[in-house]
Amino acid sequence: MKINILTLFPEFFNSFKEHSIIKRAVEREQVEINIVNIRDFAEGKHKQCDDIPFGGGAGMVMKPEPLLKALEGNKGKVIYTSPQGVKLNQVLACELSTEKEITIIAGHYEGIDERVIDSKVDLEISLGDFVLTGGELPAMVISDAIIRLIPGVIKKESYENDSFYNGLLDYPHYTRPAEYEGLKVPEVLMSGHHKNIDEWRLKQSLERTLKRRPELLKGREFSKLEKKLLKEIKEEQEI
Ligand SMILES: NC(=O)c1ccc(NCc2ccccc2N2CCOCC2)nc1
Repeated sequence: MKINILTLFPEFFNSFKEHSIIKRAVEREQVEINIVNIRDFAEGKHKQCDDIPFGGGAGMVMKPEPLLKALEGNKGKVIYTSPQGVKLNQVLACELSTEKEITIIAGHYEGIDERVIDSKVDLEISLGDFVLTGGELPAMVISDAIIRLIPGVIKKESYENDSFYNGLLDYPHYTRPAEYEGLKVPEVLMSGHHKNIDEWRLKQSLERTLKRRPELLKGREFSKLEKKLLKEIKEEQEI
């Protein structure tokens, strides 16, 4: 997969490509990350990329010409990160991880000229209902969520139990020491009894999801085992 990120602050992405799973995916050529400086496509001596808004009001708007020039040629699926977008979630990240090429426009100032969105943007994505100084962090988060799902980037087993992968929140994790300042690790995890361990983990995921994010369970199909565990959870809560 090729991911192009259009930004006014290319250096912002240096460390993103230099760490852990993303770095390894780039080295393995599972993904090519191409950071594009929008200013390279601006005309004139000052290479102006923003200008005052028609209609007045505070702030500046990113000019259409540099962006449209940077978007010339097939750039795959064009994404714009903004508070007006559809919420990012694991299903959307999964869908996007099958694209051959993705171009993400990281907006700045009050946003970009609407004509760029109308003519070139395929999908506007928001991280959630909050305001950030620029679209760079959302571009990084969206890229990270997608890259880790590209087949081969991480072992299948490790994301199969990811939060949201099975539509549930993750179960609790423990590691050595077995006891720390009087705090113990649940016995079942030391039993070596993998069927019991898997069942305990699934029950923990169901319990946490029911307690913290009950809306995630709405409309979800439950296996026979999940139904049994949910019944146990509800009975335990009644006592
Ligand atoms: N929720 C999100 O995904 C998210 C994304 C971007 C973002 N900011 C960059 C931005 C991009 C586009 C339009 C406006 C803006 N903003 C500029 C600063 O002023 C507010 C609006 N903020 C939050």
